[in-house]
Amino acid sequence: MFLPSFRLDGKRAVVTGAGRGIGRALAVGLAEAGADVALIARTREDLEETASIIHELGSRTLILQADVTKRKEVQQAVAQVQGEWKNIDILINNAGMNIRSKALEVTDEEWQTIMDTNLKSAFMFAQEIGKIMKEQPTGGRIINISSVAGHVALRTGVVYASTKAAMIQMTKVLAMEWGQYGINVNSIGPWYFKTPLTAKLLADEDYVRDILAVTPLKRVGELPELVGPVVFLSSEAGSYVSGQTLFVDGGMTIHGF
Ligand SMILES: NC(=O)C1=CN([C@@H]2O[C@H](COP(=O)(O)OP(=O)(O)OC[C@H]3O[C@@H](n4cnc5c(N)ncnc54)[C@H](O)[C@@H]3O)[C@@H](O)[C@H]2O)C=CC1
Ligand SMILES: C[C@H](O)[C@@H]1OC(=O)[C@H](O)[C@@H]1O
Repeated sequence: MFLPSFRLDGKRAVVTGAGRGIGRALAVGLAEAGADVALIARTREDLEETASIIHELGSRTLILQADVTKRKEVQQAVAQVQGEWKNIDILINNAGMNIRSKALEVTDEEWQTIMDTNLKSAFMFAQEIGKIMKEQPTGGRIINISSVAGHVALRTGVVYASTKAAMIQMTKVLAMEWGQYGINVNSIGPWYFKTPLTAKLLADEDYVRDILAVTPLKRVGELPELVGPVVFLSSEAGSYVSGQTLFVDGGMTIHGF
């Protein structure tokens, strides 16, 4: 038999930023594939909405209200998941934000907020959950949500781009260090998908025209198109993929002239 399983039945996943946008789509998609999902964000109401969608699918959830930039809150959230579920099989480092300042206008506070939310949080969750996966005979899967901005130069902010490029490199080093424990570490690099983070920009016709001009598939992505690659990397089907970044970008990162 050559077709491996894409199912996640019996798996326990943690998704950061699961209250809306890509995080909610990924959490629901993992549940549709059979996983139970621990949902992390700061706004309980958003998490409860994601959880109610997942409960209709028959999967279990844990709701963990936490600020992912704070080590103590990361540790408390992970301890709660481990206490309830023992195993953690999948970590999706999705939480992120952007302040689209031009380089000369970036303030120290903006730098710190973007770095802490996008990069430090991913590393802290990788550390806290990597410790658990290391002791599991089944290891685990870590998927970092980077961006095309970590690979090509965008006009949407140098600090954000730096965090996304760093995530790609962090993915490689963690994959190398933790492969011996059966932990696969990969990244996903999305181009534009309509979410609260990008809704304003994607409402601007001129901006969308600029996006499509460098996108071979001539459209922005639909959220299920991001869920598929993440379920692949989380499942048996992705068992020999590690240290990689899969750009889900309509071909944008290869657009030349
Ligand atoms: N939407 C897009 O077109 C693209 C998004 N991405 C990345 O995908 C990820 C998700 O983006 P979207 O869903 O579009 O954003 P979003 O703004 O819709 O959702 C971000 C999520 O992160 C959570 N979050 C932010 N700061 C947090 C904190 N300190 N503690 C806990 N939770 C926090 C928010 O509550 C929210 O649930 C981000 O890492 C973003 O950089 C990458 C490329 C394109
Ligand atoms: C594609 C980028 O990750 C995304 O686009 C935006 O406008 C956001 O600020 C991010 O840069």
